[in-house]
Amino acid sequence: MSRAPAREPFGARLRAAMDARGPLCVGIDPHPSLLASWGLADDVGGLETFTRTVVEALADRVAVLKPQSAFFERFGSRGVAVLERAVAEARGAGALVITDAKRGDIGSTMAAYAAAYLEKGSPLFSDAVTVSPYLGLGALRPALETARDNGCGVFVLALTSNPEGAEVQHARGEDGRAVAAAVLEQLRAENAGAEPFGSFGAVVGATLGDVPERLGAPLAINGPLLAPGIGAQGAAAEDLPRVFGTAASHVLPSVSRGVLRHGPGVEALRAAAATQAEELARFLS
Ligand SMILES: O=c1ccn([C@@H]2O[C@H](COP(=O)(O)O)[C@@H](O)[C@H]2O)c(=O)[nH]1
Repeated sequence: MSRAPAREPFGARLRAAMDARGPLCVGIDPHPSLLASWGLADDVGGLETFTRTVVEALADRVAVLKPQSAFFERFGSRGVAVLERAVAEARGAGALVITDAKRGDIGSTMAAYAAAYLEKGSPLFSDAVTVSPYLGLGALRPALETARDNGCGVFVLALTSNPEGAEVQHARGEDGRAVAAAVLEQLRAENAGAEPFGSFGAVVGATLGDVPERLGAPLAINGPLLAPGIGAQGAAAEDLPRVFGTAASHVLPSVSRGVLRHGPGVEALRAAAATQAEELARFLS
């Protein structure tokens, strides 16, 4: 017997947040170089101050915050505790939180990752998590099911923003389809019939130019397309129409260093995020 989701699905909550606050996800990536430029020590105290400042500045105004787990994990359990507080505080202030952890494993272990990020009551409970499909799409099933049961979302790596991703993601299987096209097709099936769109998204880099079109990997999956790569990785708002075409209205652009470098002032962070959101919305409408 399938269980009813406990609350509104993630896809519906994300659509409402993007409509109300604009299509912008700001990444919380406390790089050592950013801690230094903010005048903070490269230790747990610096991490905590950096993270609190970003949450205070932006959680009540941007649609989504996306903490990058790696930068918290690097400080061990005390860093993860900072991440736990940030996720809870950002959600409490009204932002949706996608924890960027890129987890992926055999199904039975995937179930434990799903419990960590997508099960209510877990210390890292987030609105959505990023996952890697390279142990097979079927191995992600526990994450999709836990997400559905808890009104959460999952973002699957499809066409990543870094140039190295191509050797795996553009490879063709026996049926001639690119690996990325197979990932997108599976997500399309998971999101079929969902309104306003589904809770299962793809990660598609804003840096890709016409790659999706050339690969024959249609981006219309009736779900959100998380698009990192704007700013520090070289993509700009005006590149989005070329990459996403008619799927533009489903794009959630993600910017980390491009906003964070304006800190440590709260007002400067807010101004940078507002400018980005305005610019991105212009190219996505
Ligand atoms: O394809 C991908 C998937 C994830 N990321 C992550 O997004 C941010 C990008 O940071 P910027 O400072 O805006 O470049 C980072 O956490 C990556 O791990 C990505 O860049 N590309």
